[in-house]
Amino acid sequence: MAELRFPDGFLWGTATASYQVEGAVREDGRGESIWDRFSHTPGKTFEGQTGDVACDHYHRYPEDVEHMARMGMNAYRFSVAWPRIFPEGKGPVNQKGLDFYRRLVDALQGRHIQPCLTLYHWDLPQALQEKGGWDNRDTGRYFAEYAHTLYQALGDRVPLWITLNEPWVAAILGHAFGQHAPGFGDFPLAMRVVHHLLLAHGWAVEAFRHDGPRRAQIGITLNLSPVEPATGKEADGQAADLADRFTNRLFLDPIFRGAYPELPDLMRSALPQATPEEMERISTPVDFLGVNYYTRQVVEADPQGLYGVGMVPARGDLTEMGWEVYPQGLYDLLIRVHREYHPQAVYVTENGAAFADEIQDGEVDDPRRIAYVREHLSRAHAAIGAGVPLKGYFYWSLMDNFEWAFGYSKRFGLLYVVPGSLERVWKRSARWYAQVAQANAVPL
Ligand SMILES: OC[C@@H]1[C@@H](O)[C@H](O)[C@@H](O)c2[nH]c(CCc3ccccc3)c[n+]21
Repeated sequence: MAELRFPDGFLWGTATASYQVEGAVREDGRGESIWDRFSHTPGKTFEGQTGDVACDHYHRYPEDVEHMARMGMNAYRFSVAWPRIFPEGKGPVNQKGLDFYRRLVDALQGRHIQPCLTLYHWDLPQALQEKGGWDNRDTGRYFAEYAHTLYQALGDRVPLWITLNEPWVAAILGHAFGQHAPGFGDFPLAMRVVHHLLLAHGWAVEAFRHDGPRRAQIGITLNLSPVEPATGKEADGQAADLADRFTNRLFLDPIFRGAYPELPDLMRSALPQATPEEMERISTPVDFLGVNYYTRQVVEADPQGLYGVGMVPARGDLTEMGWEVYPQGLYDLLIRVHREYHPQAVYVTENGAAFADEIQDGEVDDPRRIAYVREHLSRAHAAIGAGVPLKGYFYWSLMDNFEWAFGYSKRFGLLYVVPGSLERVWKRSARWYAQVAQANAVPL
């Protein structure tokens, strides 16, 4: 039977994030995060839904690890909730919070599943937000101390470390568009946050190099998407180039080239004046780049748009998020990043889709998700063939979970989570993905 074989040792995993799956928001000394505050603020999330209980992963993680093992996963990407380790963001360590992640890592190792630990997936301790949050440079220092604490506690058992998940989203959706916590609509603030998040990343990598675990590797995860002009018109091409600078290159360039990309004056002037040593720190070499890919962006010149850029509404095969299913974009993106930024290694740290999954007689038949993953894996395979050092793929997400402002209304999981009981039910895509992982090959 025709199949696409992946390199030996390729990582097959799924991804989750602390606030989206754990629940137990007041348990064992956990402090409040900005997402607790935001989700409990009326009008911010779908039907006022919150992560208070989520998937109750905090208590059900043994069962969830068992599901991963039965799927034949050899890796699992999760994030640590900073407020479990430091309820006030800094100060004395909350041992019970650390113990949860020690138990989780133990359970994963017991099933030969490699942990991939994200230090920050948006759940900043609320106590730090009250001191300015990411607008305050001190937050980056506390982040490095938090990172150092985890390196010491888990370093010899966690091979892959990610400093930040999608700093663009944390900065722009959280501080310019107000759709994410902490919910500000202040563009100059958002650009200061861009720089402070990058400094935090640099301090955490420096701490890792200085006395982190020897054999482990550290990187950062960026949300990246190819930007294409709506037409061949010059103005549309310029709009696409600007959108690419503001979304993809805003982080790729500082991290891999030590300098921000050229930006329009208004945007540029909102960025703090970065000193050479700050750009040196930000571009401290990483061992890998994590790529979160979901779809492409199509843009056009639009005088009414932000900086004259208009997003062309996606058409054709759309997911429940309204995102175009565009597998070719994964290939194009991986090739571009490889050729222009030369990361030592690349992981697809997120790729997945929400569809209108329905459970019938205990079964969830999700052919569109199987097609989505098969098509994206075939492009990932082609990218490897073209020389991209792609080492692994993490499907977003292991299970249906709290999809930020959309609450539980969007289901990305391979496991269907039954409302109320929170029972996990394998979707057909879970069985399909299990075959891929066990064969280390995609059936065509
Ligand atoms: O939306 C699905 C997932 C989230 O559940 C993850 O927490 C987050 O890392 C993540 N990033 C993206 C792509 C960038 C994006 C984020 C938020 C909203 C729109 C696009 C999609 N996703």
